[in-house]
This record gives sequence, C-alpha cells and structure tokens, in this order.
Amino acid sequence: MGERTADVKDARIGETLEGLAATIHDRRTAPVDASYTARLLAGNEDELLKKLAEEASEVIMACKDDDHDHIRYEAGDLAYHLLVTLERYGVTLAELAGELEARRR
Ligand SMILES: N=c1c2ncn([C@@H]3O[C@H](COP(=O)(O)OP(=O)(O)OP(=O)(O)O)[C@@H](O)[C@H]3O)c2ncn1[C@@H]1O[C@H](COP(=O)(O)O)[C@@H](O)[C@H]1O
Repeated sequence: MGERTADVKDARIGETLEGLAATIHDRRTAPVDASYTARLLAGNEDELLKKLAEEASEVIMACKDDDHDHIRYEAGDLAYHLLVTLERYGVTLAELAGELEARRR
C-alpha cells in the first residue's frame, strides 16, 4: 500500500468526484508524460480492468479487518479506478448520476 494521508478532512463528494473526473478526462485529451492515469486510459485494457478488480478486493480485505481508515483509503483507490474506467469506456458522471436517480424511490 502507498503512503496513507495522515489527516483526512470531510469534503463534498459531488465536487470532489467532478473535479477528479475532469482531471482524468484531461489526461485522455492532453496526456501528460509519466501520468499513471494517462497510461491506464491509453494502455492495455486488461491492465485497467485487473486493477479495478484488485482495488475492489482490497476494500473487501480492509472491511474484513474492520479497519475504518484502511477501508476509507482503499475505497479512494477503488473510486479513482472506477472513474478512470468510466472515462475509458465513455460513461460520464452525469450518466452515472442519471442511472442512480432513475432507481430512487
Ligand atoms: N486519485 C488518484 C489516485 N488514487 C490512486 N492512485 C494510484 O493508483 C495506484 C494504486 O495502486 P496500488 O493499489 O497498487 O498502490 P498502493 O495503494 O500503493 O498499494 P496497495 O493498496 O496495493 O497496497 C497507485 O499508483 C496510486 O498512485 C491515483 N492516481 C492518481 N489520482 C488522481 O489522478 C490525478 C492525475 O494523476 P496522474 O496519474 O499523476 O496524472 C491526480 O492528481 C490524483 O488526483
């Protein structure tokens, strides 16, 4: 696992996801050298999909340990890799929101 952030403050999830999705989109339209995101977007499709599955497993393992901070950290990795996956396959955050809104009762 990478270095975990020492002090994490609450933030607004909508703004955060939109900002991150915009950065990820930029990495596709204007790739930056040595960008991990750019590599996941343009590289072998299986590298990204394998990573997505790995990150989901890491969330599960952190849950099994009932480790609050570790769950949050791994959920961050999973959310990031999900956003990269959505970008790569052309599903926008607005579409994802629409999908979830359509299920609300
Ligand atoms: N949010 C993220 C983000 N979350 C995770 N990661 C990377 O995803 C990888 C996770 O892989 P691993 O799980 O193997 O790594 P790990 O967490 O170190 O190890 P384990 O959990 O497996 O023990 C690491 O290389 C992280 O750096 C991220 N890389 C980038 N971003 C965002 O994407 C933006 C663009 O970044 P570039 O990729 O540098 O262009 C950044 O400004 C960030 O906002």
